[in-house]
Amino acid sequence: MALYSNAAGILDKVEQKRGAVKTLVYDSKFENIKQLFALVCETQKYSTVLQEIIDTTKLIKETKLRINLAKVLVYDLLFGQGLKCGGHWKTLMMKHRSRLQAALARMKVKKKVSCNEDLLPANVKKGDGDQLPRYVRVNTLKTTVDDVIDYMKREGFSYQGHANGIQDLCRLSDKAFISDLHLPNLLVFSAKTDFHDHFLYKAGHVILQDKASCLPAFLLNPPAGSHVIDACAAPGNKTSHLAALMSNKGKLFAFDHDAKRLSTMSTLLLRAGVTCQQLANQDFLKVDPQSAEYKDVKYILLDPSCSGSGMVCLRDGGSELPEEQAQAEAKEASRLQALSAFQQRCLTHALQFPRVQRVVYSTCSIHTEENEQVVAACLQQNPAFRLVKLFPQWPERGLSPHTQCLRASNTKTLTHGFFVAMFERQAPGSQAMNQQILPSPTVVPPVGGSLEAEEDVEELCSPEEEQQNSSAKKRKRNRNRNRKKQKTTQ
Ligand SMILES: C[S@@+](CC[C@H](N)C(=O)[O-])C[C@H]1O[C@@H](n2cnc3c(N)ncnc32)[C@H](O)[C@@H]1O
Repeated sequence: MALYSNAAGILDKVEQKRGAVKTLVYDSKFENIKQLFALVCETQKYSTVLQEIIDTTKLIKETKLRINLAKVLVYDLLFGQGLKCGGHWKTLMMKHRSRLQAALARMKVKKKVSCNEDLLPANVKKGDGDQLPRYVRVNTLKTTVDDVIDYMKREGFSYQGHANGIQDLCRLSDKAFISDLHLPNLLVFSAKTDFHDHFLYKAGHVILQDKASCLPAFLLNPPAGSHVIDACAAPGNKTSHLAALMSNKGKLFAFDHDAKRLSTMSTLLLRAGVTCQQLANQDFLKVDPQSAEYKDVKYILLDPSCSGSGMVCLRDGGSELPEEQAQAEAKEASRLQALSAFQQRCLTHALQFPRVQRVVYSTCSIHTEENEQVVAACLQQNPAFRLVKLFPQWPERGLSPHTQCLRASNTKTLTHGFFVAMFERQAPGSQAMNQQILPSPTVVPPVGGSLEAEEDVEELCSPEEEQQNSSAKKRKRNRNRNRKKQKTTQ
């Protein structure tokens, strides 16, 4: 019973932008996290369908249920487990079952579909987000890949060696696992494998992190002993990855303005054996680049708040009514512009650190406003920097002309939707030439990956309500200018 009220409470908080689904689910301390997460995600996915059924049956008027509780209960009754978690909600809902079932049947007839999934709006991903492979990053601060492989084999898993192609990642049977074809220290299991209660996870030997989210630290690749900033760091998956790449040597300044997320991060970093960090509960935009403390910072990872539109389970359905759809689209457009303005400010701020050589910018968004457009605007404002051509063998690129950047998606890379760009300071007077980071098709780290050598807790957060500070006209002008500039530097 607590399942339903917990799920509804989480949906309320998501709507109030009080956190991301996964964070809220974990924070709920509910005994069966996986079950709760699945119910919240599925209810979100069917939200518009559920709303229509609730409206046509006048369920709220008759039951006085809160809308999100009604959605959760109707979802579980019609599409889920049939309210097997029961209690008084089941008694209440059973009185309305036949009307709800009839409304669903009418909806299917009207839309000429036979299967529930076909009722979903076109922009909602069919299937389950959990169908992506389960990626497990080995935390080299605590163990080695070989030791993890041996441990898993002793538990009855069968190791398949290195993947040769993306298709190998989706063909894994229940107990099979494989080494990833692109990233080192990354093992891939079947979608159904759950490690949240596994010893290796609880002891910080492995980190459950989507493959795309491993890209920023891997590509930045700061050497041991370097000074690095993780600008928007909580809950710290990328911070612990950076620390592992630095072998815990050097200084890792990690900022986050959210005290609660930072405290979660502190616990996770302790568990992961990270010791080179200096955490600060601070707005990154207020960190002074001229401070003596940061004079040796050469690497910055910036993974700011974003819409989270790349996260499979968060893709929302559109409204069925044209006027509601238009309203929702306008709201979404202004939210994206606000986020984009905030992201540009953060990126430009990162580029102000006097000795910074490389800045990696990433989002788990699929929107160009938060990705290529941010990159274009920052390149224009910061001519001392250019884009580095990343990982040529990666199958999905940034949208033209920003093909130096990477994109990721559940179709092409079997990951959540993601974007990564890397900025590099140009030598004074140098020609703008693309430099390449070339990890081998197997798992060798980037060539020249360090400047010295010459080079579900979940990371998603609630989007910032940042003020939009530039007009659409100015943005368009900037975009056009930047396109021209990009053409000349390619
Ligand atoms: C996408 S999450 C970062 C995920 C993290 N990089 C990871 O891999 O675990 C964005 C984070 O930025 C933080 N944030 C947003 N605006 C910020 C600001 N102005 N200064 C510092 N942190 C900020 C949010 O609190 C949130 O924790």
